[in-house]
Amino acid sequence: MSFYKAAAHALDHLDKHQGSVKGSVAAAGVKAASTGETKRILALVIETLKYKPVLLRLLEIVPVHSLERLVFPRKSWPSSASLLLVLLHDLLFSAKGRIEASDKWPPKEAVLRHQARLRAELVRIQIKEGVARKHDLGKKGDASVVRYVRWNPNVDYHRAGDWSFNALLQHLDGLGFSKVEPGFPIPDKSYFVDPHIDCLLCFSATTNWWNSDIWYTSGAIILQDKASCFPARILMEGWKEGDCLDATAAPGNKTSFISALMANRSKVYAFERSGVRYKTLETMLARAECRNVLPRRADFTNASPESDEFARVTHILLDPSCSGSGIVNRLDYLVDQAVEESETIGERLEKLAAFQLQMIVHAFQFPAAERIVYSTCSIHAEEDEQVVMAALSSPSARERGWKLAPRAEVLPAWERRGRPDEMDGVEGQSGLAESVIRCLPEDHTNGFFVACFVRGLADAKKRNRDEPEETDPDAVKAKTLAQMERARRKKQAQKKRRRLDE
Ligand SMILES: C[S@@+](CC[C@H](N)C(=O)[O-])C[C@H]1O[C@@H](n2cnc3c(N)ncnc32)[C@H](O)[C@@H]1O
Repeated sequence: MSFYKAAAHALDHLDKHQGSVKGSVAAAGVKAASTGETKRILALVIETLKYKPVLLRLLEIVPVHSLERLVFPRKSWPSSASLLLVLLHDLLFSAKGRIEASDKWPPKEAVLRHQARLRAELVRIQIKEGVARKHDLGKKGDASVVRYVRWNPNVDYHRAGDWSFNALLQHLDGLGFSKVEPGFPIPDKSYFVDPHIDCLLCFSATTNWWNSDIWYTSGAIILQDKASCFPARILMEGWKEGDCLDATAAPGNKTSFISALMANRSKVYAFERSGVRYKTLETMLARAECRNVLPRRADFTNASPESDEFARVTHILLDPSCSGSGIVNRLDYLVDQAVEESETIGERLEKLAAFQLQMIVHAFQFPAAERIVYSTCSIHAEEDEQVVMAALSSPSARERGWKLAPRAEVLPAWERRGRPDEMDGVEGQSGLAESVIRCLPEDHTNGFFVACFVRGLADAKKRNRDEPEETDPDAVKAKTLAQMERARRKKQAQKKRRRLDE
């Protein structure tokens, strides 16, 4: 399949709202000859989407599809409309300004027959729009989308040369960047130090200075969304000693931040179930020089809490698989409408929530654990507040004394907290929503949720007299599903009571 036809297929796919821009090439079933070819096709798709409105306007004035009906039939595969768009993009907006195919290829011949008129009409549109350069006719990205760069101190501790935070700021100075006060929009060639995570820098989405930069290729900086830094920061608050366990680690962004916050001391057990993702985790940990991390390709729910090797695990991170509904795709603005939610979303959330709860309840069993952070990149209460409430009402939480950490220990300066309608009032408790945090795209982050469970040392010691816990995974799953159902019914009853009271 030709390069242009492959890109047209991906565009057709997106037109039917079947996925993300990045996933469109694979999802459309396009088989590229190499990774480089896939990247080239994706770049053309992205660029064509950027200029799609002006290209469609141009085609209304110069209707190449009607004038060349034999070459661009109404019914074709890929569609003539998409093929025309990618060809016009390359002719009018690509750096080379030409269609890269044989001069004898009929679609190219057909477009070139109209090129003089197309170019003249494009200049007219440009004049009408009052823009100096034709490239200013492209869609602009969402100004609220920004890029975060996290400084990785692990490299500074171990490598020759100066890889300190100050050295990074000097490097940026050398690249012509200015440090400004936190605020949005961020001017071009500027950045600020994030007010909540002090090793995080924030740039406008228009820059990608790190591509091929030694600070990036050597692991001294890591691209990580701000919200995704919160779980490690909250987990390690006040940490002095003890081991840590990351239950769901790949690709390893949070693990590497935990390792950095521990200054590469003690141990971090990093679990990852998937073989492919485990390889990514290993690569990431090596690049980020995380020497205190022990990666393990295994299912966390099969890890025995009573095992001697976990006897010093005081801190646990749970960032399990979730619906990902909070993730803001930086390319989303190029697609006209959001992907419609599938009809089975409710069922999917239910399954995910049961799995998430199972992971928390398993983590509750670790005898020395004092602090457990649970996070998702989901905006659905079913995976967030509702899972936390079900976990709090589980027998393990009650027996072992797990409760939510107060706001003062959970990034208190972050204003957006949990949803009170999902947490408060349950079992007469109030203010619980203040303990957890939420992030939304308007906060210039991905949609995200973080909760922190804590218990005192006295509770941890209580383990010796606890009754034996259920360890069979199927039995635990059945139990957690039943807990969720009980919590859901309780909440429904409360809502009903409240409605009757009103
Ligand atoms: C949301 S991702 C974790 C992202 C990671 N914390 C980071 O910040 O880079 C969830 C990961 O958990 C893994 N996973 C899911 N269930 C697991 C289990 N029971 N045990 C270990 N890993 C699991 C998935 O394969 C996936 O890689």
